[in-house]
Amino acid sequence: MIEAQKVELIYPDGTQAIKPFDLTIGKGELWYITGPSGSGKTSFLKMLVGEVIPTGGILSVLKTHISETNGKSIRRLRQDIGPVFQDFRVLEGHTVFENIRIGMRFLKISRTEMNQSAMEILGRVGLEHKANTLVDHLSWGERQRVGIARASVRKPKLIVADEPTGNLDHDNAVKILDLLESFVSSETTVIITTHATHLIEKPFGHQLIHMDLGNIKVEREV
Ligand SMILES: Nc1ncnc2c1ncn2[C@@H]1O[C@H](COP(=O)(O)OP(=O)(O)OP(=O)(O)O)[C@@H](O)[C@H]1O
Repeated sequence: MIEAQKVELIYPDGTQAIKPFDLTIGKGELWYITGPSGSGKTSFLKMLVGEVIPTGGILSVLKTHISETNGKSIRRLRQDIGPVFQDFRVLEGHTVFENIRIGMRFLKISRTEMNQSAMEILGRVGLEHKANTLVDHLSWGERQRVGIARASVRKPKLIVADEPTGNLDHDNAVKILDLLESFVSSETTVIITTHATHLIEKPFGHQLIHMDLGNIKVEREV
């Protein structure tokens, strides 16, 4: 699902955010990416969704080549990716339900099916009872759940979550990671970045990348 050969990223100001790396990530896998601030975690995820383009090497995500000349295919690729942001990017002034519906705007399904899927996903993230609440009135952890529901409602092949546990206490952070992990399936790969290595000291079930100053090192392959 993701193939990288000698991929690197140098920003226009000369900062080498990612040093050349090779990597293969398969279907239905769970990957964690850890590393200190500034080590390149966000830049790595941005490359996967084509928000920044590698300046060297070959990167293919869901068979789409991430390159400057491939804008149209990259826009199509994003319909198969569910991004979860640290700051949730919920739409203030709209209800929880409306925020989920926004994640479905590209789907070619009927209104009834959309409403059903939206309610289903809200049940899965434990927010069914808040469907008609304005997101402005939600707690931090609840907002993150809305972000996860919106990212996963269209059953993406890839979910990428950038520091989804930022600003959450330990118990809520663990719950959010468990929830994200629950979306791993034979069809869906989940990639999560986090500073919080103590939250992922589980011995099995996931692969781990450690980043340091742009170096990508696979620490564990299951
Ligand atoms: N648009 C940009 N232009 C130039 N340099 C950038 C840009 N975005 C990020 N960088 C630099 O690239 C490096 C990697 O940044 P990145 O945000 O990917 O790290 P990170 O590991 O996600 O950090 P954090 O955990 O603090 O979010 C840093 O040195 C950063 O200053």
